[in-house]
Amino acid sequence: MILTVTLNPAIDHTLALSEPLVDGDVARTGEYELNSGGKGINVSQYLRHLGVETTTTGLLGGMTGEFIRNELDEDGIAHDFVEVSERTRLNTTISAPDAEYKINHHGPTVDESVIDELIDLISDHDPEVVVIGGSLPPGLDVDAIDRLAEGGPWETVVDVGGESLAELDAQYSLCKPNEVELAAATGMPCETIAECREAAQALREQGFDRVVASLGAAGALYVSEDTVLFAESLDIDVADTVGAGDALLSGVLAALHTGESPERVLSYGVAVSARLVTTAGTVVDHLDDVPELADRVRIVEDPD
Ligand SMILES: O=P(O)(O)OC[C@@]1(O)O[C@H](CO)[C@@H](O)[C@@H]1O
Repeated sequence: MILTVTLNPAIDHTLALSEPLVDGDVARTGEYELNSGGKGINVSQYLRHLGVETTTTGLLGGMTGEFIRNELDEDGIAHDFVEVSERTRLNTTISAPDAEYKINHHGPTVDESVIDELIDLISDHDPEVVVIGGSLPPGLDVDAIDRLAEGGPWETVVDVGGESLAELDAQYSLCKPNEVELAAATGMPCETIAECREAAQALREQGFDRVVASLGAAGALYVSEDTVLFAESLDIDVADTVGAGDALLSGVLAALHTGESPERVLSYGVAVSARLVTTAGTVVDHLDDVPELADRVRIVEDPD
C-alpha cells in the first residue's frame, strides 16, 4: 500500500478568466473549482484512479479541513489525518488567457509533536511506501521529513521544495523535483536538459536512489544508478498546470509498484501528467486512457 503524507494540505480554488487581469478592474467569472489538494492528497487521488491501493494522511484543521475530509469521502479515497487546531489553508490558481497565477498561503502553525502522532498513525497502516509531499507549515522544519522517513520500515519518496531537498539526511527511494527545485537543491544551473541531467545525477548522490525531474513543457527525466532517460511531453491542450508534478509522480509510482521497466515508468508518469493538465483544477474523473497515452510518449536514452 502507498500512503501519502501532506503536512500542509489545501483547498485548491481554481478560477478561469476569459480576459487578462487588469489593475483596478473587477474580474468576473462563472467558472471555478474547489478541490481537496496538497501534493500528497493529489498523489493519492491519481493513484486510486490508477488502481493502486492508497491511504492519504497528514494534518487537517477547521472547516477547510472538514471540506477536504468530505471530498475525500465522496471520492472514495481512504484517509486518516491528525487534527490540528488552526484552519487548513486555501490556495488559489487564476487561469487567465495570458498567464497562470498561483497564490499559496503559508498554512496553519502547528506544534512539532504532531510528527510523533503521525508516525504512530502511519505505523498502524503498515505501508510499503510513504510519499511525503508539499511545503512545511509554520512550526515544522526539514527534520520533520527525516523523522517521518526514519519512523518505520517503509521506503520513503519525497516531493518537497529544493531547499528542503538539500537539507534532508535520511535515505530516500525517490525524489521528484522540478527544474527550479533541482537548481535550488544542488546549486547547479538547470537551463538545459543536459544541465538538469547533471543536477539530477548530483542530487541522487545526496541520498536519493532515483530522481524523477519534471521539466514542465520540455518533458521529464528519470535518473537511477544505471539508467538515465528523458521523455518529451505529449502535445496536448493545457487547461492549467496545477498538480502536473503530482500526476507525474503518481504515474511513476503506479508503474514502479507493478514492476514496470524504467522506460514504462517514465512514460506512465508523463501520460498521467498530460491527462491532468487538460482538465481544470486538480481532480480528474478517470485515468482510463493512460496506458494508451503512455504508448505515445517518446523516450530518449542518455539525453545530451
Ligand atoms: O504550497 P505547497 O505545499 O508547496 O503546494 C501546494 C499545492 O500548490 O500543490 C498542489 C499542486 O502540486 C496543489 O494541490 C496545492 O495547492
